[in-house]
Amino acid sequence: MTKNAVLLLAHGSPENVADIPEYMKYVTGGRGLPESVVKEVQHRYGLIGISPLRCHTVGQQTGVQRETGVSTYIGMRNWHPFVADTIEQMKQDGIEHCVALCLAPQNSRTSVGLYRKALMEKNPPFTVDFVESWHDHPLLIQAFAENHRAGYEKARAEASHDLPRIFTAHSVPERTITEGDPYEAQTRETAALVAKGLGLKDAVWRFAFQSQGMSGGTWRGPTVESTLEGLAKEGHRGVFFQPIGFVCDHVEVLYDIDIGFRDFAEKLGMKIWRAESLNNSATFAQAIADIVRQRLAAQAVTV
Ligand SMILES: C=CC1=C(C)c2cc3[nH]c(cc4nc(cc5[nH]c(cc1n2)c(C)c5CCC(=O)O)C(CCC(=O)O)=C4C)c(C)c3C=C
Ligand SMILES: [Fe+2]
Ligand SMILES: [Fe+2]
Repeated sequence: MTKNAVLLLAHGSPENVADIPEYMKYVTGGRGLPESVVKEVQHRYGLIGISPLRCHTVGQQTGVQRETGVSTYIGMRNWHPFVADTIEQMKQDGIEHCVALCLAPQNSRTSVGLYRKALMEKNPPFTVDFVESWHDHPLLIQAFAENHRAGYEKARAEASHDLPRIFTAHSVPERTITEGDPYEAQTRETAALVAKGLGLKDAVWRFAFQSQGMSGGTWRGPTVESTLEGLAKEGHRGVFFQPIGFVCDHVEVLYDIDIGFRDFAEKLGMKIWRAESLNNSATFAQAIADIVRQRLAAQAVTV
């Protein structure tokens, strides 16, 4: 019988501020970034404390292994455990085939494309069934909707009135989209499916790109900032956020939304709330498990 595994590929993040300069070299493929950008990222990590990305990713690995009964590994592009080290471990464990899935449901060449490259350029000594995207999987949509509903109910009670909602995804350079990347269509589709699952009318929600890069160039909008300004002009005094491109908490949730957008909104006279990230959601682990089972069943038929 083939020795199968699941390989969860993820961004990766250091836990400590001191490791940020080295981490940024991995993020930019060795190019590095201006000192001012590195300092700003260090400042943001300092404000959130320890980044929980690795901890949540390990929790998700445990959830997928529990749901599938298949050995599950994690490999990061930009920090430990690096993809190369994980491949070595899988080799030692005698893995013959793996389903590789990125912890980024929507496909962009700036995320999934780079994770795939990090894996394939190491010539793994096992066959790889690579999942390109899973942005519309019903259980992923359900997991987002569950967290949205729970968070919105609390926010609605606190605000004592209905709130408009903003679904967000990480921005990418403008040319990534104009050159044909599927990312924008897929992020918008995830948002629309979650809104549909919640029974929301189109008028009560928006989609915006967050976390435009700090090193210049034109990045895809609409920005969250312009969307907040538009809502403030319409007379809204509160907003409910849900990031649908990230599957756990990290600096771009805990700083960009919880601190950056909170402060920006405050200046417009608005208060913000946010849905909890998927983190250890059981429905989320079941979504990945469902994809893994389908892929392994198809593999068994074709072998
Ligand atoms: C789909 C696109 C991207 C996702 C999803 C994404 C997630 C993600 N990013 C960080 C941390 C950083 N990313 C940085 C730069 C950067 N990010 C993307 C795209 C996505 N990131 C691009 C295209 C770039 C530019 C890279 C380059 O070569 O210049 C940085 C550097 C600072 C900055 O420019 O903002 C950091 C830090 C995390 C933690 C994360 C989710 C897990
Ligand atoms: Fe990024
Ligand atoms: Fe970013």
